[in-house]
This record gives sequence, structure tokens and C-alpha cells, in this order.
Amino acid sequence: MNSGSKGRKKRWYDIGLRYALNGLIESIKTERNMKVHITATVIAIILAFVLKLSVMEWMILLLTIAMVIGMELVNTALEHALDYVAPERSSEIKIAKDIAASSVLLLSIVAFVIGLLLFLPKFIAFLT
Ligand SMILES: Nc1ncnc2c1ncn2[C@@H]1O[C@H](COP(=O)(O)OP(=O)(O)OP(=O)(O)O)[C@@H](O)[C@H]1O
Repeated sequence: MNSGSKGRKKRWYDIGLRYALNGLIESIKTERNMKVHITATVIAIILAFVLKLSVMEWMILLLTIAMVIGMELVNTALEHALDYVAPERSSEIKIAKDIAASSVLLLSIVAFVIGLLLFLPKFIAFLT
């Protein structure tokens, strides 16, 4: 299949997956928050295997992880775009960035509570 005026052959990884993976890798490399989210995700997934979550609990866990990481990615994209279009300090940019950051904070708190609800009872049962 041709990819338009250049007539270059379009490969499967040109359909956006390559760019999406690049975005994910870039944000993990550059964003401290993303490293925290990925670490928490790995710990949660190991715990989920050890404590044998049910299918429904796995679905809740995976949705929660996707929501937090997805929101962090959107927040990071917004920060980059704002830094490019308005590199100077301004109160409007501050408000915009603070609001975007608060969406990640809100989801992170909810994810923490969901983690406690999912894991704590099983952890206590596992120990007793
Ligand atoms: N252009 C700006 N004008 C005003 N405040 C800003 C601006 N950029 C960032 N801030 C403030 O700094 C906070 C963190 O912003 P951001 O995550 O982009 O980090 P940064 O300012 O680039 O610095 P660092 O990443 O080193 O903490 C924002 O929530 C906002 O309060």
C-alpha cells in the first residue's frame, strides 16, 4: 500500500503504534512521575498474581492502572505543548498545568484506595 505523495510503502508499524510506543518510552525516560507509576504498576501486578485476584478484580486493577498512566501521559503531552507554545512564565499557564496535574493526583488517590480495597483483605487472609 502506498502512503501518499512520496509513494513509500507503508509498514504495519507506521500506523501509529510506533509513535505511540515512542511517546510511552519517552515519558518513562523523562518523567519522574511516570517512573513512580510504572514501579507501582509492577508491584500491583506481582501482588495480583501472588494474592490470586479474581477475573473481576483483575479487570478493576487493569482499568485503574490504565486510567492513571493514561492521564499521566495526557498531562505530560499537555506540559510539552504548553512549554512549546508559551515558554515564558505566566499565571494562565500555571493554572492550566496545575489543573492538569490535579487530574493525575485525583486518579492516583483513587487508585491507591482501590489498591487497598483489593489487596488488604487478601493480604490479611494470606498472612493468617
Ligand atoms: N510557564 C509557566 N508559567 C507559570 N508556572 C509554571 C510554568 N511552567 C510550570 N509552571 C509551574 O510549575 C509546575 C510544574 O510544571 P512542570 O511539570 O512543567 O515543571 P517545570 O516548571 O518544567 O519544572 P520541573 O519539571 O523541573 O518541576 C506547574 O504545575 C506550574 O505550577
